[in-house]
Amino acid sequence: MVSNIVLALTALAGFSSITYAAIIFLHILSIIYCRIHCNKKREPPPPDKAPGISILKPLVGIDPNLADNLESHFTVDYPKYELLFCINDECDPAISIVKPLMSKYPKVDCQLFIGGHPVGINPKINNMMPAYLASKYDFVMISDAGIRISNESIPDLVFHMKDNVGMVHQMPITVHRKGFAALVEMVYFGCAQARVYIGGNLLGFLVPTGMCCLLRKSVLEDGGGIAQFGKYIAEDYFIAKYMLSRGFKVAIGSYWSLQNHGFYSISSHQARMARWSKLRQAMLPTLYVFDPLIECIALGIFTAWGSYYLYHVHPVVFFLCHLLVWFLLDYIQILGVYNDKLPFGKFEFAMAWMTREILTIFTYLQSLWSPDFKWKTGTYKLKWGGEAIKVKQKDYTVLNHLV
Ligand SMILES: CCCCCCCC/C=C\CCCCCCCC(=O)N[C@@H](CO[C@@H]1OC[C@@H](O)[C@H](O)[C@H]1O)[C@H](O)/C=C/CCCCCCCCCCCCC
Ligand SMILES: O=c1ccn([C@@H]2O[C@H](COP(=O)(O)OP(=O)(O)O)[C@@H](O)[C@H]2O)c(=O)[nH]1
Repeated sequence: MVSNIVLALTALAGFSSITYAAIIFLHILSIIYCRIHCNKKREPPPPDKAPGISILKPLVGIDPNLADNLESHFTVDYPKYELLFCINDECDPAISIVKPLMSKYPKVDCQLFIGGHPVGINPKINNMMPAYLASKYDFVMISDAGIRISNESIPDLVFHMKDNVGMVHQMPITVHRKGFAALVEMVYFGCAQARVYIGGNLLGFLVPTGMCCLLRKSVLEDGGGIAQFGKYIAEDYFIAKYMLSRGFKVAIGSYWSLQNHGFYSISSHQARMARWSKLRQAMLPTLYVFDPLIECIALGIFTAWGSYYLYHVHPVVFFLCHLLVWFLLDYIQILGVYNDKLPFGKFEFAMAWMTREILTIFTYLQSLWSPDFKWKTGTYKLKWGGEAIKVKQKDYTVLNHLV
């Protein structure tokens, strides 16, 4: 009995060392790869060679940056595209932002689809359905409401869409906005997310996001179009899996997509992270273990114990050295992501970094706490494997109160 416990503890301590080595490797790999391959600006192809792009823009409600974010899609430097706005409900205030922009830019090939088409639980898919069906090009791009498109984005997506590729996705980061909450978001996307996103994709893991991605419609159509993903909330992950199952590759772009939400706070960031964590755990249950272990504090405590158990290293000394190394690696990582142009100083970074690391503990607990989660006007629950059930739906008129 005692020897079994000793054996189990030794195995657990060994597991902590292996996990630690793997994650530090991932960290260093993503830093190097980011420096070598990312932030590469590509010119748009000449008009006669540019493939047409149908940009789907699913919208719900408005925020103070929505008009700017949408306008960037009207002025983006790409020779051949159509802009398809999608709004689920006729009383959504986003209509009052889209229509004036359509009048301001009459030369842009643009349509507004109101009403959606319910093909499943995922409200983003339902919202995009009419526009997806009407899209005229084989390259369909999804650009979420919070994305401010840059001139580099579409040429980068097109560059990576080789003949054997079915989906190209860009890692999302956030643009510089005022306030501490914005800094915390910037630190999350530029450090913790970048580590797994860049490193994971490089090692061949499927880590996509549907916030800004380019899809090959002809391949989607073979399996029933985007409607087939309506039963999941994490449609991005299942689209990527589908592309692989059809023999097409999923590629990561070498430029970023820029999130520029107008409403942001620590608590909304926290709720979003917990929602994503729930999605990941339902799709890939091993992430119940690895979601916390990929983070600095949980991994540090676990490995401090493991190295004390196996090698008698003082756990406090180990933990403090670990904090310092992780902090420095994260700083180098975010410098690479933002091309050495950080809009904040080292002290601000340290404060935001520490806050974000502490928040991860609460994010994880929050993701375990309740099986339901809210997303815009709906409340959902997930089944094992990632299929979703809708628990509650608020009336769309609530969106008017967000104005
Ligand atoms: C021994 C080492 C093991 C390492 C294990 C790594 C564990 C990974 C832990 C965390 C992963 C963080 C991933 C960051 C990016 C994902 C962000 C995310 O969760 N997005 C989900 C939600 O997106 C929105 O959902 C609604 C949708 O409508 C919107 O359009 C979306 O933007 C998204 O659905 C999930 C995507 C896939 C996540 C897969 C994670 C797999 C991680 C495996 C990484 C393995 C690295 C291996 C290193 C050795
Ligand atoms: O009920 C919904 C919820 C979301 N969306 C759209 O889905 C995209 C992603 O939504 P959000 O930014 O809330 O997702 P997150 O990135 O936080 O997961 C955005 O374009 C939303 O407008 C939608 O069309 N209907």
